[in-house]
Amino acid sequence: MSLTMGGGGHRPPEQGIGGQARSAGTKDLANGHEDASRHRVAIIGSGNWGCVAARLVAFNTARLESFHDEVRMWVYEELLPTGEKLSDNINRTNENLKYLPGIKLGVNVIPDPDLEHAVEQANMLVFVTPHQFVEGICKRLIGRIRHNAQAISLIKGMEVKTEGTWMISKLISNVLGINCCVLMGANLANEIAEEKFSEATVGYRGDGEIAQRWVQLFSTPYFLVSAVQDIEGVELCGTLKNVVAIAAGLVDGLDMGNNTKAAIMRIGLREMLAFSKLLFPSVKDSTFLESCGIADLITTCFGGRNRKVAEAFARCGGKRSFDELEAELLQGQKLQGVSTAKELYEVLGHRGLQGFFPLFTTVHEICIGHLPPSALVECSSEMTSKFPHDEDSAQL
Ligand SMILES: NC(=O)C1=CN([C@@H]2O[C@H](COP(=O)(O)OP(=O)(O)OC[C@H]3O[C@@H](n4cnc5c(N)ncnc54)[C@H](O)[C@@H]3O)[C@@H](O)[C@H]2O)C=CC1
Ligand SMILES: O=C(CO)COP(=O)(O)O
Repeated sequence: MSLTMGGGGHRPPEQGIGGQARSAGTKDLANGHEDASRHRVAIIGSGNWGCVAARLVAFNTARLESFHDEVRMWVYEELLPTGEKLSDNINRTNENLKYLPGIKLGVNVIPDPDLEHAVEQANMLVFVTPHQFVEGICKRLIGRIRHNAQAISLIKGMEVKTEGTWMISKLISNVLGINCCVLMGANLANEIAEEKFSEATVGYRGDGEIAQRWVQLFSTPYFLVSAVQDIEGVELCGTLKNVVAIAAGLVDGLDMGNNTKAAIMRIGLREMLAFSKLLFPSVKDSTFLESCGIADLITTCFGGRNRKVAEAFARCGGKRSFDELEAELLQGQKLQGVSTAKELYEVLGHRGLQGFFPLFTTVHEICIGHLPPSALVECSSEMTSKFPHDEDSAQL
């Protein structure tokens, strides 16, 4: 496979003067008309990855005939230290100073603090918020979206409820009554913002045509997207690797070195695979070899935010909480691994299977302060020996 960028990456259209002129982008202005048959995209979220996703999509909607240029991006409103509203600042500067400073989003990205207004014309909805907010957002959108809307979730996380485990795509689908694909991968947002080559995986069930439309919407010369018919496998890979990344960060904070980290990642990968098949026996092994699987695990365990905060947690011997360190180190960005570890603990507890998932279980107990960070490596040898062999894990 070649990593050639096909011409050195893209530059989004330059910023329009004063912001207001940005109601239609370059292609539509050049054509002098708006075609109602074109797909319209809204981005629900404007954090670190949300802004990069908007930028990728805006590059394509500005050049592809089948899409309307304009990309509405819902902004959860907040005030900057200057007192200016974040959405006004994005509109004025074409950058998100708080979550993605220094990167122009493209003149056809239109920030909108009104959620219902942001989605009202769109038939392609991209969900990309921290997972803890998505259910509330979906409830606000009931009856407010187009009847033919399709969704995709870029959100890595899950919800555990009394009636069972909910992947985020299922939650979106069920609350809004629409089809929802997923896009996951080795995608540290800041690197993609700088147009460094990355791959991603769209997971879908059923209609491959819709999946291909999502692939087309996100693909650029430096962002290579492929689709696999295993939505649960893709989404679980993206969700579960955050817990392994917490473990990797703890290893870094304990200065245990690369071999220990590799061992933890290997054990984590096995637990990811076993847990995925426990929930969805249809999950394919091959999905773990896509960008959403092994590649995302590697990049997050070396360069992600979960890793970073977990390292700081171990360095202070667990004396400061994850919440406190998250606020200090991430300045408003959110971790997903700590809450996912809690959710896994609950699911495994209900099934009496915690003992078969020592890494997932230990990570949660460390995060809540029941075990010290060093417990991770103290029980590593136990993790290696305890883990069921393939034949046994199929029986879990
Ligand atoms: N940042 C990254 O490199 C990547 C992130 N992801 C996933 O994408 C999802 C979104 O992540 P990011 O865009 O990075 O978000 P982020 O970590 O930058 O989170 C901050 C966002 O949450 C919003 N927010 C804060 N309180 C809120 C509330 N009460 N209601 C709604 N929104 C609120 C903020 O306004 C901001 O837009 C997560 O599931 C993450 O795991 C996936 C791949 C890469
Ligand atoms: O999912 C990610 C990269 O693909 C980002 O991981 P973090 O949230 O740990 O930064």
